Amino acid sequence: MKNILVTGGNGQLGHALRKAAAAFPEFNLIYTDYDVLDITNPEAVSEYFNTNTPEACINCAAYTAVDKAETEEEKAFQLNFQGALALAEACTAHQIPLLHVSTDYVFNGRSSVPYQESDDTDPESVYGSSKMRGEAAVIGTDENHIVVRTSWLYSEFGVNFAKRMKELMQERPELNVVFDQAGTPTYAVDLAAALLQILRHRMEHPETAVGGVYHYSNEGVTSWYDFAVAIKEMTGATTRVSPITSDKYPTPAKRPSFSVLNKEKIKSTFGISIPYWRDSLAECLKHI
Ligand SMILES: NC(=O)C1=CN([C@@H]2O[C@H](COP(=O)(O)OP(=O)(O)OC[C@H]3O[C@@H](n4cnc5c(N)ncnc54)[C@H](OP(=O)(O)O)[C@@H]3O)[C@@H](O)[C@H]2O)C=CC1
Ligand SMILES: Cc1cn([C@H]2C[C@H](O)[C@@H](COP(=O)(O)OP(=O)(O)O[C@H]3O[C@@H](C)C(=O)[C@@H](O)[C@H]3O)O2)c(=O)[nH]c1=O
Repeated sequence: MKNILVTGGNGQLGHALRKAAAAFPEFNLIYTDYDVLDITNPEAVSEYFNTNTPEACINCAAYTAVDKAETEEEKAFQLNFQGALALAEACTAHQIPLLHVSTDYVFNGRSSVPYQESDDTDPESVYGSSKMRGEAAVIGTDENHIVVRTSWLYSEFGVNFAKRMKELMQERPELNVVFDQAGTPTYAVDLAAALLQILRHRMEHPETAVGGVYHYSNEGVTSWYDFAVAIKEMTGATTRVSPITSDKYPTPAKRPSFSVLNKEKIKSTFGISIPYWRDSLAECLKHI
């Protein structure tokens, strides 16, 4: 069995990895969070790697509070940039692959066609900027490391839009949700399985160069409003859900108005098949 270090293992994606891991018996996932391994402390990272010698690392640790990041820039960069860099350097020193997770919020949202990995990044929020620096640090440290950008992550674990909507629909007779931000929701358990599939491919074909940036979301395109309506319909809630424009829902951080990701590269490189977002939402709602 291969020992795989998971950082930020108590977050949403870390819990999703626990669920997805059953289908990957060749991996022994070792879950750590900042109490065991603080990725912003390069000495601690180096010491952990020297003592535990993992054979790959999946970085789920991140600063993900998009609005709060606008006033906590230093904290966001420390975790999303310096932390990613410390892990990338430790993985390179030990000649093991790093799988790092990034976001659709690295794009400015002005495209009208799905973003490809090679498209220019131009984040409009502190969170997006900190994640962009993290990506560059990982790939700049070692071209064999892998960055997987994903979007609109949700699951039965942690805090996310789908869980929040379901709760709000039980509390409020009416909800207003933005319809002028288009993207694709991603069930974190699907993403977790895709990450493990990448690692399996990497371990089975170590001679194949597959480092670089990849996009992964569920299939399809929607808006936050349509996502909320789907949650309402699938849960049988009676709340009225109304579409609004983003200026009617002011937030400290600007979100991209279009952040659909093109996933051809990850599908063709790793043979990953991706579920449609509505099918995954239905699956997830069975567990919320
Ligand atoms: N959530 C989303 O909608 C999306 C997320 N992503 C990316 O996916 C990845 C996973 O996100 P998600 O699981 O939702 O994030 P979470 O915020 O749920 O999890 C992040 C985890 O990292 C932990 N952590 C915080 N500081 C440190 C540290 N110094 N060292 C180690 N661990 C630390 C957090 O602990 P604590 O909670 O105690 O602070 C938490 O357990 C991230 O890279 C994120 O940027 C991409 C697109 C969408
Ligand atoms: C709760 C709520 C949100 N909204 C809007 C606000 C925002 O524009 C949009 C999304 O809401 P949230 O703030 O919950 O989602 P947000 O934190 O922006 O989600 C992002 O998180 C980071 C970590 C990522 O990497 C992104 O891919 C994305 O998933 O919906 C409404 O219109 N009505 C509502 O009642």
